[in-house]
Amino acid sequence: MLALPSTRLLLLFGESLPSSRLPNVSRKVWGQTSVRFVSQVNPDNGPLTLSSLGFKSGFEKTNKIKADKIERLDVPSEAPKSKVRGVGSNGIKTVKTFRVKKSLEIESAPFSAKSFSELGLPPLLLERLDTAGFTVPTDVQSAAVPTILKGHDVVIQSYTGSGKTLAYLLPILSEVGPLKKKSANGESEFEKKEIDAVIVAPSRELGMQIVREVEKLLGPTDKKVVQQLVGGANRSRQEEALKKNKPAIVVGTPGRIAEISAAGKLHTHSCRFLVLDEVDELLSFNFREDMHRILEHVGRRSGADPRGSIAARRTIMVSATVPFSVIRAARSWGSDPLLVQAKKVMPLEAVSPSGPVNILKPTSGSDSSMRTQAALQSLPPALKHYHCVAKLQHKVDTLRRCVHALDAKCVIAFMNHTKQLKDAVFKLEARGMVAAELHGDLGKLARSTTLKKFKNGEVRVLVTNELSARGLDVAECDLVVNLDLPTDSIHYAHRAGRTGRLGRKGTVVTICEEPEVFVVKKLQKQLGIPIPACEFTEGKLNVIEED
Ligand SMILES: Nc1ncnc2c1ncn2[C@@H]1O[C@H](COP(=O)(O)OP(=O)(O)OP(=O)(O)O)[C@@H](O)[C@H]1O
Repeated sequence: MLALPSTRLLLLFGESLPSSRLPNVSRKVWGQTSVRFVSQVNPDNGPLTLSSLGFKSGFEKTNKIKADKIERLDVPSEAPKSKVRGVGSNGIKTVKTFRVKKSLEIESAPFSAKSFSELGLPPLLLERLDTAGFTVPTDVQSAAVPTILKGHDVVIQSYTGSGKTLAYLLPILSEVGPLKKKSANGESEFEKKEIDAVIVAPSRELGMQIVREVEKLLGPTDKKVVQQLVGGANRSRQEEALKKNKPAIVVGTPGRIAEISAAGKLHTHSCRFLVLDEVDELLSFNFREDMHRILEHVGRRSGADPRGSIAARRTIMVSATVPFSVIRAARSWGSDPLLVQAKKVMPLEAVSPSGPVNILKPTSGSDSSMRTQAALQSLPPALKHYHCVAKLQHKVDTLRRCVHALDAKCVIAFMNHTKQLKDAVFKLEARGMVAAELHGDLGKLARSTTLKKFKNGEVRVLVTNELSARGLDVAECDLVVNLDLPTDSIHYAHRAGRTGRLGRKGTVVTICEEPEVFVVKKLQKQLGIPIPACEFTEGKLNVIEED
């Protein structure tokens, strides 16, 4: 944990306060800056445990059965294929041997497929991918699509901007809606009936972005197969649309999905896919109550008592940052859940708390190569990171010089407080730089207008707060600036990931005061990346050599 501006709030809103006393916490996702921030202070100690969600851990019970089923899996290169180090609940290191019995055929996953046709997708979906301009799958898509199509529960972890959304959408669209595979008798007719897939995202903007990605593939005639259920929008209109259009896929924020479900207007008992996008955020305290309802009411959990003929749902959890708390949760929610990364699929049981996905692990671990690997897995490899020391009153001017020095065209600047954020926009505009603010205090229309202007290049600098840090996909963004420090390495990774998307170049500059430099050093250590000091002189970025 680095800077702890929200620690006091954390104590005030701690576990002892019933979440019913925080009515807006999960309902107004976008508008609850301070409260959302609180839970993010310590996500790894994750307030959301299995028991807090009312589930017993099925892991120990089923461990033997699972181990029996696992055959040849692509375990990380650090570990031999048959032996994987794990840490038992008593903290003692153990060596597990996975028995070879039933093939999961994971080794046949085309990890770097050259085209989508190698992934076992239906012809109509392949056509739509082509029309939408998607020709070559990314590594994480190559690994995830066949794995999910084989029926596995998965945790997808791969760096920001690597295409995780399509990695889970494609297998869903292969089995749900009008683009799905033909059945054994050759029929592919899509009959509107039940909701087959529920996709949950922590913010309205991210939810809408996912809806647009689905719509792109469905095409204009089948647009209504997907329905948004995000907070802030008119609820009764959403309920009417559910009744009228009978969508097969719904995408929404936890509060709104839980609300409509509790009102009996969302029937998800036979749902086949549950996706938790930005799962580490969704498992935070703010969303606890709503996530509890969703996890209980969407489909039938693998391993739960069978409800008649309803098949178990596939649970898909996704994030660039997967702390061990997520691995723990996923192990008991899923049946034989697998961790899917670019070029790697492994059983979750093989992941230890000090394993490569645990970006939150403090720097006490001795294995620096492991840390480096963790950072590389959540941060796009092409990103360049710098920090620049400036006095508080000169920060905005330093930002302006930074933008000019790098000739950045599309910049996202992160700040922690709305008032200072507005001041920064004012100062930038006064200096002739087109800037706009984006935060939860703005109305829905103002937010979407600003975002549109930023995406189409009318706004050069978008000054925003933590709520834009996750998921926001603006391909052209070439510079991210931290005008205020992020709370921890997870927040740094998600903020940084707004640039350098899908292999593009990107720069991240953290502007801090002298006494804050130690925080940057700590981030550098935790993430295993160099964040050298720099200054902006004569219209150039100059790296300062350190002893
Ligand atoms: N195979 C592909 N070919 C071309 N573009 C792609 C492909 N897959 C995804 N994209 C595009 O890449 C961009 C980033 O994808 P996406 O938002 O899914 O990344 P992500 O890994 O979920 O990022 P984050 O962790 O920040 O949410 C999107 O604009 C998406 O449309």
